[in-house]
Amino acid sequence: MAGGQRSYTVNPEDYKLLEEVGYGASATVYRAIYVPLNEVVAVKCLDLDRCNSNLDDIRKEAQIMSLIGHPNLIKAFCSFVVDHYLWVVMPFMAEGSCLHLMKIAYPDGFEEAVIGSILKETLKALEYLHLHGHIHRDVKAGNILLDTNGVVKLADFGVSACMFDRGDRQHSRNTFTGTPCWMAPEVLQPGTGYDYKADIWSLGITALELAHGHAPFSKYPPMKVLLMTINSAPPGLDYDRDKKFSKSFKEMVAMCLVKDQTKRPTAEKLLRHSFFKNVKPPEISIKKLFAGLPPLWNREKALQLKDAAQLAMKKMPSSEEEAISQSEYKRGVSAWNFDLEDLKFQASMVQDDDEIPEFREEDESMKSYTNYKENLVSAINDRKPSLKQDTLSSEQEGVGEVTLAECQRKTDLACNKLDSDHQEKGRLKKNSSKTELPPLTSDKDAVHAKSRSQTPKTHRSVSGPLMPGVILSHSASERAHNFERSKIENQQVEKAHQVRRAPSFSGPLTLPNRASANSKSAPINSSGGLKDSLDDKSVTNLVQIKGRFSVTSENVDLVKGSQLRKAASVGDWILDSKLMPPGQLLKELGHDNVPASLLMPHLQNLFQQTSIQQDLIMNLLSSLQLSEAGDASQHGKLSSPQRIPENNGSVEAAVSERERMLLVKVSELQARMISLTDELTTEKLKYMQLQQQLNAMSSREEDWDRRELDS
Ligand SMILES: Nc1ncnc2c1ncn2[C@@H]1O[C@H](COP(=O)(O)OP(=O)(O)OP(=O)(O)O)[C@@H](O)[C@H]1O
Repeated sequence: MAGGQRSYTVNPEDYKLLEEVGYGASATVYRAIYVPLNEVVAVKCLDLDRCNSNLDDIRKEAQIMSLIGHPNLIKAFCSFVVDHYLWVVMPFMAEGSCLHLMKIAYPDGFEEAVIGSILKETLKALEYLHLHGHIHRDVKAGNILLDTNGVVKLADFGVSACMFDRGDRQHSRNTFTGTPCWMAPEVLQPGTGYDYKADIWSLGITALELAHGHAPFSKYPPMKVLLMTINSAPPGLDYDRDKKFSKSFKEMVAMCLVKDQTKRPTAEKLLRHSFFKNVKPPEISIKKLFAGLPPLWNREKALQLKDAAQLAMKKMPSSEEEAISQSEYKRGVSAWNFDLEDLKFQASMVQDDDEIPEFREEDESMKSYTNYKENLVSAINDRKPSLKQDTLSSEQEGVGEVTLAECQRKTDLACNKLDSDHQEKGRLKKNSSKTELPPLTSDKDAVHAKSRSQTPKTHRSVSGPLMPGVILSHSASERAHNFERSKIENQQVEKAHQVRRAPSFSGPLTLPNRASANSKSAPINSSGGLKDSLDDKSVTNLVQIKGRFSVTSENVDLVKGSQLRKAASVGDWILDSKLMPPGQLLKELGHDNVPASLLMPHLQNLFQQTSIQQDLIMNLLSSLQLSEAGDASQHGKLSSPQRIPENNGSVEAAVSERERMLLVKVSELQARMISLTDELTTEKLKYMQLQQQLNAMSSREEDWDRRELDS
């Protein structure tokens, strides 16, 4: 593929991967040299095995990126597959993402003039995308990249969608995708459909993120974010708390964060808002942000180490907090059959207060990190000879050096502290089974074990920045030449990878079945690659990942067998076998003519909808029980011992009669639910057939668009 005037080869040997400069849910990004032109580029290595999208989505991302022709959008020069990685070659943005920058140097966010410039450039990108029929669907500070000269570019089309994909040109979609904190209410409600206005909501959230250093609700776990986004008033800039910001900025944010998508302005209209009128050019307002900062790759290393330390220092929850969050999660989990233990653990890690200003704990750790970062930066700048022995150095010219001994020591200290806390409190041990242990325990143990057993040495070994045995296997000689790193670095990188497996409370949904990361989207916690989830039980269950959600074999079994079973968290609601739907559902779903790739997303949808219906039944049941109890006490049936004889005997008899009636009602509702599910399945199958036809039309259109763009 050609990129602009220059052409880039699709031969991996032509790209010399240098330092890691970022990572996301399914990709690691490297600074690299394109050897034939001796040009610095960025190579995004997307792990196809871990990828949070199906191949079609990935192909689409690469395709869209290569067709992009806007100065505020990252364009892909070319892309090709190396082993099970997709390499996407793109311009290197030397200052990384806005989120990266906030984490390293602006933990409380940027000043208004800077935010104005960033948002204006981002809006221009959105305006272009929307005009060309695309929804970005993942607008957030982590996807807004900055170059040293102040250029702003929107990146990551991992979840972007062509609004014409369905061919209906209604500009409305019905799939779940995105990142919870940034997701519009309509996106979070399956079935309501959403359009390009979802990006405007995300832009509003991004504005708050840039203003405060974190997105609203980001201290909460994903399910809570979801519920709060749907049920609470939209977040915004507070007229008292955010005094430093202008009225027009506050108004602009409020316009983006209107729950009714039809009332949100278009990108084009928003660009005409008074807030953007006096915004300075980015080369004036943004460029100055980078003064005195170390190179991006050193910042990235520092952030990974900070994540490791932060993870190790996480406070253990009190038993009461754990109990509260457990019940909170029972509610949330019931709708999607998530891993209760995992979500419960996440919930137990947060202070569940109702205040919107988040991050009290995080602010502290961010402050201590800021001090730590300052030490680190000054150590890097000073390049003290005495530290050289413990210094990471790169083979690459111009690569800075990071002192790791200090970081190692801090991580050790943190682990020791955690150990003593852990012994003292002994709160997490609820289950003896290893798989049921809270993730932090295992992560901590792993980090701890490593920090104990591995002492930094200057000894070098031939290894690369990528995951072992992955792209490195491409060429041993190149590996030796390009990827040589010190053993210490490997240990640290390995440690950082450990950190990526930690749960994340915001950013993309960190559910056990999806490869999600983005701690950098979620300043409250350490990175969350969820590698662990995929490494263990979820991998075996994983059937397909679609957008930001995934289908597991467990889910499929549920649907196939129509064993509409609640997650363990809400009790064992298994249908009586006589209420099972006729074999029709199974037959339809297993129809030979329907390709699995088409079936899976719909099964997923079906499963979600079924689960929601189950929840409705649960709610109905609870309210029935409440009203029964109310009736009973009103009429004194159960509360007064004297009345018991009137009921022909005991309280138990009355209760069991009520139970029986309730169960009958539940059965009726379940039967209704099953027939609705059947109807839904039939509709879905029709829809799939239509979709196939429309996909064919859409690819013709894409070809046409490409030709148009080329010409
Ligand atoms: N062209 C680039 N130049 C410099 N840094 C980059 C570039 N592209 C990405 N990065 C860095 O790498 C990080 C991860 O990249 P990216 O967001 O594309 O990965 P992802 O796996 O698609 O992420 P997500 O979790 O958002 O889906 C970014 O947040 C940014 O800090």
